[in-house]
Amino acid sequence: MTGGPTGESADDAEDTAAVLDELFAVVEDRKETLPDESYTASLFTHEKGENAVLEKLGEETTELLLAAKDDDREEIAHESADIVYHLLVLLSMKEMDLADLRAELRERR
Ligand SMILES: N=c1c2ncn([C@@H]3O[C@H](COP(=O)(O)OP(=O)(O)OP(=O)(O)O)[C@@H](O)[C@H]3O)c2ncn1[C@@H]1O[C@H](COP(=O)(O)O)[C@@H](O)[C@H]1O
Repeated sequence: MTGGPTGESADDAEDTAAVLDELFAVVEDRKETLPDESYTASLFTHEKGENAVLEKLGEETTELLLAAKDDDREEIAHESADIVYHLLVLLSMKEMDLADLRAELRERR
């Protein structure tokens, strides 16, 4: 375990990557199998599902800014997670995936 520039260990970084990969795989699975009770599936099937995702991203970004202003770390984590989830749904809606995000981030290093 080596400490990275963010103070995260290599194990933590791998764990974060695994969590994102797993969540994206779940999103892709819901898109394909469309289970009735799935919130994710409802975003793919509803006529205005994409609008709903975009609205959520807007709302959650505002909530994140307010949480940051209030130094509310729990709320910052909660809103960040909501944003990441809806961002992954949006990538999937656009037939994109985490490789696109990785490529863009790597180019900036
Ligand atoms: N990560 C999420 C996730 N984040 C948010 N949401 C849903 O998004 C909807 C709207 O989120 P909101 O932030 O508005 O809801 P909220 O947290 O009550 O509102 P605020 O506190 O932010 O104001 C809610 O119904 C949440 O349940 C999510 N729904 C699903 N997932 C993941 O997707 C998986 C599959 O879920 P289903 O598609 O429902 O099977 C789950 O196991 C989770 O891992």
